[in-house]
Amino acid sequence: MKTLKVDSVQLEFDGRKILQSVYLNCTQGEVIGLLGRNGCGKSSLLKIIFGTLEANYRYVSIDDQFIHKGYHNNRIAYLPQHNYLPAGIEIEKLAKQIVDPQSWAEFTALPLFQRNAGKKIHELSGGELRQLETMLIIHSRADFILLDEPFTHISPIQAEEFKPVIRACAKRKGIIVTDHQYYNILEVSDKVILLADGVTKHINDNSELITYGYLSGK
Ligand SMILES: Nc1ncnc2c1ncn2[C@@H]1O[C@H](COP(=O)(O)OP(=O)(O)OP(=O)(O)O)[C@@H](O)[C@H]1O
Repeated sequence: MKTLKVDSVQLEFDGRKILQSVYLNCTQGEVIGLLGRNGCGKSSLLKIIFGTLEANYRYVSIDDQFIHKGYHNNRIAYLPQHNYLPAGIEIEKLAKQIVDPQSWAEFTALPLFQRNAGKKIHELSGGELRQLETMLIIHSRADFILLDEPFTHISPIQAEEFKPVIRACAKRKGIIVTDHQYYNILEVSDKVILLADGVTKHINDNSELITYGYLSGK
């Protein structure tokens, strides 16, 4: 089992400190839930791990080997917060490019794929597109998966169907997931990390989410 380590991340925008002491570990087989208020730096952190945002300082490694760009060699895959798939392409064609051949049977068995295989991306609803984007990333070749707001735009019933897929995927991959639907994050995650004031706080008891001012407690 490989371990992704993220240590000592520092990020500033225009002299404003966003991240200053960020530390987390994710081993294949684990789902790490990342929570935090709007603008605290969750998306920035995922981009830094993936390699598309330069930090002022960061140490990212897999099995203690320093990783400069997580996206090289399919080591890390990333679901961005906003839609990323090209509109005019047929879903089955796109899936063949992204999905790991070993996960093809599992992916094509998904009702979401079976209903839409012959359609083009722009023919999907916002929620269907979000689910497809997430499923493609989850079934990609990468050992580690970063998901930025996969539950946003997903109806409650579909979120329920979706959580077991994330859990099943975590049997062979490490997953870091963030979303404002914190109850889904609490349910799907093995460990929860709160990002507040630029620092990661490892949450052992959900009441700490109130103590640290993430939940109101009312
Ligand atoms: N390219 C940029 N230039 C300047 N400031 C930026 C840039 N990108 C993000 N920021 C700022 O950095 C902070 C962190 O942004 P980020 O998108 O990482 O937060 P977030 O926790 O993902 O927020 P949300 O939950 O609202 O999506 C915010 O205050 C944002 O305004």
